[in-house]
Amino acid sequence: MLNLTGKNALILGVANNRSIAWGITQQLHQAGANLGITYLPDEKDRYRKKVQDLVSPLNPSLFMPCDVQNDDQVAEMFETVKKEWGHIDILIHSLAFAGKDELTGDFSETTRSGFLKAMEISTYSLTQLCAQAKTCMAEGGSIVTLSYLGGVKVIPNYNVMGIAKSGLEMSVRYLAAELGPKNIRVNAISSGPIRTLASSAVGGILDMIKHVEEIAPLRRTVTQTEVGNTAAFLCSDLASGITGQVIYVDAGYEIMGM
Ligand SMILES: NC(=O)c1ccc[n+]([C@@H]2O[C@H](COP(=O)([O-])OP(=O)(O)OC[C@H]3O[C@@H](n4cnc5c(N)ncnc54)[C@H](O)[C@@H]3O)[C@@H](O)[C@H]2O)c1
Repeated sequence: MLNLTGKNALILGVANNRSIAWGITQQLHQAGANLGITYLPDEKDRYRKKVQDLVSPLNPSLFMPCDVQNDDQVAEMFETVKKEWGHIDILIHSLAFAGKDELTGDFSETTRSGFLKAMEISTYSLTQLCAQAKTCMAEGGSIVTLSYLGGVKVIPNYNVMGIAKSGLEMSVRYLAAELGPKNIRVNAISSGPIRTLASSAVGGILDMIKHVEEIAPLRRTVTQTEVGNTAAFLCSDLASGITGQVIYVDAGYEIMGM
């Protein structure tokens, strides 16, 4: 049985009740994990209260700001985790960003600053977090990130985010190889398209979802809960032999050629 009782799970990426990270949070909670939730702080303070109101019924033992572009904040978050928990068992990286202008039109028009920002937030942040997490996972652990088919195949308008996801999936393999001897597993879930804040920035997302509903073997796209269930599995001892993998949770869309 899937049991995460007593496991400390640090989750980055909850913005609202549509977030994939929220689906994951609920499933980790249901399996008994002790939760640490972060939110993206900003000048207008758009997320803190919203995320706090959403997650408080699950009684997270930690609730912290974390902008992965801010090294001091990342370091402070891990200091808090070490002080309060001693160690981490699970790290969920469910975050990404690219400017709206970069997610429509011609890929060759991607700006240098747009390219670098997307790569920094969406790709480098996993490596950055793993460098800290490995110091808190003396007993081993499981790290899960979120990818998309656009990192492997060309998807209209996904553009720079496809490059970011391609780099993210390769990062998973390098990190898995490095951290495996410490019994730290690193995997990605490649989710089918789901309507969220981040995906609404991708031009034509609704058409993408409609296309998946017509073509995927299950004739639908997936839910946050289904992605959450797979994340809970990957974080559990049931997945103790799995690392360095990209698991598709996409109603089977990835296997189709036509
Ligand atoms: N929604 C989809 O169709 C889909 C499909 C496959 C993969 N994904 C991936 O799932 C992950 C979660 O996205 P989502 O769709 O749930 O959207 P979302 O908007 O709910 O989540 C994105 C999160 O990224 C966070 N974020 C952005 N910049 C950050 C920064 N500098 N520091 C820390 N956090 C930051 C946001 O606060 C937000 O919580 C992303 O990696 C996304 O690419 C989404």
